[in-house]
Amino acid sequence: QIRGSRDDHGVLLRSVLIGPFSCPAKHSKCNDTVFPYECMCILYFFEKIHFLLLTLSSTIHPSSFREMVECFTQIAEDPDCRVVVVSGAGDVFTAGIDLMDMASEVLQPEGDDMARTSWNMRRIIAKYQETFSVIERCPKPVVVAVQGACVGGGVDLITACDIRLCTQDAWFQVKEVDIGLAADVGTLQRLPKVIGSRSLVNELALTARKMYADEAKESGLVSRVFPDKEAMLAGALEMAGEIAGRSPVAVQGTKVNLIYSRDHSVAEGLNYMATWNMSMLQTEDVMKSAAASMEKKSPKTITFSKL
Ligand SMILES: CCC/C=C/C=C/C(=O)SCCNC(=O)CCNC(=O)[C@H](O)C(C)(C)COP(=O)(O)OP(=O)(O)OC[C@H]1O[C@@H](n2cnc3c(N)ncnc32)[C@H](O)[C@@H]1OP(=O)(O)O
Repeated sequence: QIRGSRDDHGVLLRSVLIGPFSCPAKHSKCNDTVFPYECMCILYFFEKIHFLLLTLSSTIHPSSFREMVECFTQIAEDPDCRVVVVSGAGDVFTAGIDLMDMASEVLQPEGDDMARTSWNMRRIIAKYQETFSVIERCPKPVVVAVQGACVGGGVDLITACDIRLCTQDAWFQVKEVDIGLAADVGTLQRLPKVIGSRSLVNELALTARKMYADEAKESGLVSRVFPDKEAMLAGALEMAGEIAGRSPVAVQGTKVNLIYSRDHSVAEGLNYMATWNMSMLQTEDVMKSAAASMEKKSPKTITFSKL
C-alpha cells in the first residue's frame, strides 16, 4: 500500500512507498500481480487487439525511475504487446519528481573527493535519463494521456512518448529552473524537436510558466484535447486499438524510422529506411494488408503474427 493519498480518488502527491502499488484508478481488470511495481499498475487487454495501459502514481520516485526501465524493457520484448497507453492515477498527471526523495537520493551522491562525487552524480543523472529514453527506444508506440498538472519530470516523460493527448484542464510546466536546476533528463533535448517554435521552448524552459491545453495543442505539444479524463482515456484506448490492429511490422518500423529521421539528415534517414525495409518488406503482412485494402476491409480484420 501507499501512504499519503490526498483524497478518495487516490491522488498521490506526498507519497511514502511501503509496499506494492495498489492501483488507485481501480480498473476493473487490473492485474498488478503480473508486474508487482510500486509506482505503476498494468492493465492488459487480451482480445483481438493487444495493448497495455500503464497507470502511474502522481509523483516520480527513485523506484519509478527503476520500474519504468524494467517495465519498458519487458514491453519492448513482449510480442503480445503492440501499443502502450500511459496515464496518471489521480487528478494530476504528475507533480514531477518527489521533492522529498530528491533531497536524499539526487542531491547527496557519495564520493571521497570532488572527482568521485561528480562521477557518481553523473551516473545518477544518466540512470535517471534512461527512465525516459527507454520509452523512446521501445519499438512499440506509446500514447500518453495527461490530465491536470504535468510538471517537471512529467514533461521529460511525455516528450519521450510518441503521441500526446490531454484534457481541457491540463497544463504543462518545465518547472526545473524554479527549483534551481537545468532540466537534465530529456526536456531540453526533446521539447525543441516536438514544438516548432524554438522561442516558445526557450520561454517555457527559462521562465517555468505554465502552458495550458489550448496553447499546448496550438504549439504541437499535444495532438488532441478532450473535455475530461474519462473522454481522454476512451480516446486513448480507441487510438491504441487502431494502432494495435495494424501490422506490427509496419507500426514498429514506422516508429523506429520516425525517431531515426528526427535525429538525422534526410539522406541518412532514407538510407536507414532502405536498409530497414530490405528485410521488413519481406513480410506476409504486406500481402495480407494489400489484399484487405483491395477488398475494402479494415486492416483490423486481419490476424497478424506476433512480433
Ligand atoms: C536527476 C533528477 C532528474 C529529475 C528532475 C525532475 C525535476 C522535477 O520534476 S521539477 C518539479 C518538481 N515538482 C514540483 O515542484 C511540484 C510542485 N507541486 C505543484 O505544483 C502542486 O503541488 C501541484 C500542481 C502538482 C498540485 O497542486 P494542488 O494544489 O492540487 O496540491 P498541493 O496542495 O500543492 O499539494 C498536495 C500535497 O502534495 C505535496 N506535493 C506536491 N508536489 C510534490 C512533489 N513534487 N514532491 C513531494 N510532494 C509534493 C504538497 O507539498 C502537498 O503536501 P501536504 O502539504 O503535505 O498536503
